[in-house]
Amino acid sequence: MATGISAQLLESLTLGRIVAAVVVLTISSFIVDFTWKPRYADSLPRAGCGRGLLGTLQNWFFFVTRYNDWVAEGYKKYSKDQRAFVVPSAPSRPHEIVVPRSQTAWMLELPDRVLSAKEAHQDVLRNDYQFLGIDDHFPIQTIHKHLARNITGLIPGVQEEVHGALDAVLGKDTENWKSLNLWEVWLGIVPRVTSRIIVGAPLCRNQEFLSAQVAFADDVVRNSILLDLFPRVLQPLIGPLLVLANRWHWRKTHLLAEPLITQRIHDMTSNDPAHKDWRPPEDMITWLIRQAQTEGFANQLTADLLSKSILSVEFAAIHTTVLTGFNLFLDLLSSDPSLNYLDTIRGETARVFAEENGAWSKQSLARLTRTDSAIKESMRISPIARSLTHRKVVAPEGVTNPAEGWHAPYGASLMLDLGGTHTDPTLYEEPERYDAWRFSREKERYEARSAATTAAAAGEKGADREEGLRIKRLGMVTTSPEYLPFSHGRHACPGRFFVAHELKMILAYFLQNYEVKPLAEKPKSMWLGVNAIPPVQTKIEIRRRKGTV
Ligand code: HEM
Repeated sequence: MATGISAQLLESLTLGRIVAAVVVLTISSFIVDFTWKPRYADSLPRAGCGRGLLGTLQNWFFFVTRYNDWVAEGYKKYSKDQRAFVVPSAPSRPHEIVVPRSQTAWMLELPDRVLSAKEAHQDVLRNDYQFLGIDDHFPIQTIHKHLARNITGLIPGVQEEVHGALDAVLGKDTENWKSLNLWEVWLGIVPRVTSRIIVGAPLCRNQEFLSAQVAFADDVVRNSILLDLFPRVLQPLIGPLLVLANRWHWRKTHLLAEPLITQRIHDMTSNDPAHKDWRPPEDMITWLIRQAQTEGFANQLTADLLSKSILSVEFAAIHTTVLTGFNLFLDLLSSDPSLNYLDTIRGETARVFAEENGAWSKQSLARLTRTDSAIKESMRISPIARSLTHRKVVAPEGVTNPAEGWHAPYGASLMLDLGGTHTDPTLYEEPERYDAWRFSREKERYEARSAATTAAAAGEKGADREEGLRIKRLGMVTTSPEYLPFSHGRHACPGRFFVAHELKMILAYFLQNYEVKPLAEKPKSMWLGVNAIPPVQTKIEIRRRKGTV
């Protein structure tokens, strides 16, 4: 009997019926999704293809290719007049309210229980599936609290890793020019250098470990793009399947890092008198254990929890830095050679490096004014995404904007438009031009002026101190409503101080030890939804400088 019913069911399962069932399920899931999404006030102007059923379908269809243009048009039409507007999102996500620059402080100063960065990241990355069940509050707080304050002590190790990584990736052949894929070059450098501050040496040089970190980061990016295409109601079915890859790469990481982590937990938490005067190495593993001690759950620490936490930090660090370094090289190599950008940076880094007897320090890296400006300018003009600042309304009553009076209900999404801000001619002269010294010019003028003037009147000194502070804030790690690659406010990237040191050391070592041929023109990135996809096929030609090996 049962066999008869099964046979009948199987017979009735034609390909046409299966396709029809999938289509009906998908459409009804999108309809359910649609009813869950927050609704925005009619007074808010809209970018995109319009509203209604047809407009919504067009917005979903064109989101991938036209999102960047929609936000750019909205910026010109509304943000310039300090008005908010709504831009369509991926089908499974709520539309976003693009908040004008004048309202940045309002948006970023609201408490996390009203506007949440964590929930916004969760919406984009689906952390609940992708980070295998850990609460990312723990690693994020750890980085906020421990990374910047330990930078001074980390620099010698990072320098050693930068030099080793560049030698390994670029080679030491002083005779022949080599053609290398630029993306692969940065992928060969950044994970190793980043892992130095996370797990220390020698694990940071273990190729199997590094491949697992990169693969995990790739998994997170790929899965979040795929999950975006499915309605929310189907994600609990699809999410666990997609993250099998994440689980596999975590397992590989775990197997390699577990002995180190277990030993460190033991050494730092046991009362063994042998460890009384012992100081653990300063790296992410140590900081995670300290953070757990501060938060009072050190006795629940496991190698599982720490290896997953490590992966979430590697994710935050790897692709962001690889993309930034990759774009920096494109900007520098495609600039007019007569501007001498490369030689100038080479001269500046070589001078300071020699003054410091070949050992970088926090102070000496801070003296690389033009190098800092060249990196900062590249992050201005070559962003890795249209927006990097998103917040989700989590207050049940929603939130009302005091300047324009619009209301964003629970679940609404708010963002700042990095792309529009960075190319606004009222903020940046000739905004489409890569002007490597854009941010150092003023500092150099100020320093020349300060050197020329003697200690003048006391009143002037006060004013000068203020000016000095303003000039200091022109550096690449200072965020503002006008400069957003690291976002702004209390959730601004806590890894940026490390990144600044890392990129300067990489650029210094590269230019002092390698010749590189310029690029005829800058290869273009392609916009896919909110992300700028880099031209990963780009090749560069390099040769080791004679006398450097
Ligand atoms: C050039 C490289 C990097 C860029 C462009 C970048 C950019 C960003 C941005 C835009 C945010 C979002 C802030 C917000 O939501 O307001 C962020 C958050 C974060 N980044 Fe970075 N990042 C970089 C490298 C790193 C590195 C190297 C680390 C760690 C070693 C790191 C750790 C974090 C963490 C933990 C957060 C979460 C902060 C929070 O939610 O409070 N980042 N980053």
